[in-house]
Amino acid sequence: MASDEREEVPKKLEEMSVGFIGAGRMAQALCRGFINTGLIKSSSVIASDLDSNMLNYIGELGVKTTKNNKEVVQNCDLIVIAVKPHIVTPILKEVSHLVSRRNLFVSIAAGVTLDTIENYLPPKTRVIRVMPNTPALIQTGASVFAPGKHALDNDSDVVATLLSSIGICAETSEQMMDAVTGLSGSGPAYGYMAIESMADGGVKMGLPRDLAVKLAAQTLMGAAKMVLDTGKHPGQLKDEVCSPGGTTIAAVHSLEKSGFRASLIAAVEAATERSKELGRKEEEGSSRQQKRI
Ligand SMILES: NC(=O)C1=CN([C@@H]2O[C@H](COP(=O)(O)OP(=O)(O)OC[C@H]3O[C@@H](n4cnc5c(N)ncnc54)[C@H](O)[C@@H]3O)[C@@H](O)[C@H]2O)C=CC1
Ligand SMILES: O=C(O)[C@@H]1CCC=N1
Repeated sequence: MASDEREEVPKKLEEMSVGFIGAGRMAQALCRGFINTGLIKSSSVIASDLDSNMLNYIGELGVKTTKNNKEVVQNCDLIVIAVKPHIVTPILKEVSHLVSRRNLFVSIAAGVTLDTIENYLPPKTRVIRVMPNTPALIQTGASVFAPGKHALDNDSDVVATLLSSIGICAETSEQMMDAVTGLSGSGPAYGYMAIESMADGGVKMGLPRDLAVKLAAQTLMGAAKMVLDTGKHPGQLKDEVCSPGGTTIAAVHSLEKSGFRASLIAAVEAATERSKELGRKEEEGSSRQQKRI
């Protein structure tokens, strides 16, 4: 342990101070989500970033802001690493000597493995890898987490409580995390593209743009809620919309001819492969680091 072994590991979420290193889009979504649910008080949060604009945005939530990442580690129990994947290891190198048993690290970086993170931190550091998504901002997130070797059961409970407050949350083994990234981490973008394209279709057929966007968004939200609330297979729900000889089956045929399903499967595959690639890059750096130690 780099510093005080005697320091107590905090047990209750409400007693914990929470830090964000990197105060960009995903940190803002999580931070706003956590504060809105009341699980975290803004006065218990510190966020660091190099960019003053980002600090101003997150500061609007009433959290303390700083340009000094070390301040976050020194003052927070739970630290969310929310920088781009290639910045994760430089940050860990920068703060590692300040890490104590008090700190729980939660990384949301795509691809970056628990091994890589643990290698840059003092032995036995508690780490949890999380893949959230931006709808966390409106408490409709989908998050998955995988605990590291030294994470305590209590750490998983704390993270599960936080993530469940901003949407659905599941624990999984780390090997699933790249596929999770390809599906739900990146997935909101596919949904936005679908909404935009359906709205374009409506506009092409004569609808005003604002009505077309609203109808497309509400329709996808309704379809998503039907899947979650009824528990029915999506194929069955699709069949229930298709009247024999009707409009929907004509559209379904058109979608199949243009490879709609294959496109989405390939999209999830491409994002998963990219997540793996990002992880490998950081892992190579981490093995070089280990050889030097
Ligand atoms: N945007 C998304 O939908 C999701 C993003 N993620 C992950 O979250 C992480 C952050 O992504 P975004 O929020 O989208 O990126 P972002 O670019 O909006 O935020 C990253 C922030 O880190 C700051 N930063 C850069 N170098 C820094 C340093 N040395 N010290 C402190 N701050 C520094 C940047 O100024 C920026 O504000 C990434 O690793 C990404 O893989 C995970 C799930 C979803
Ligand atoms: O595009 C990215 O790399 C990040 C990870 C998941 C969503 N956004």
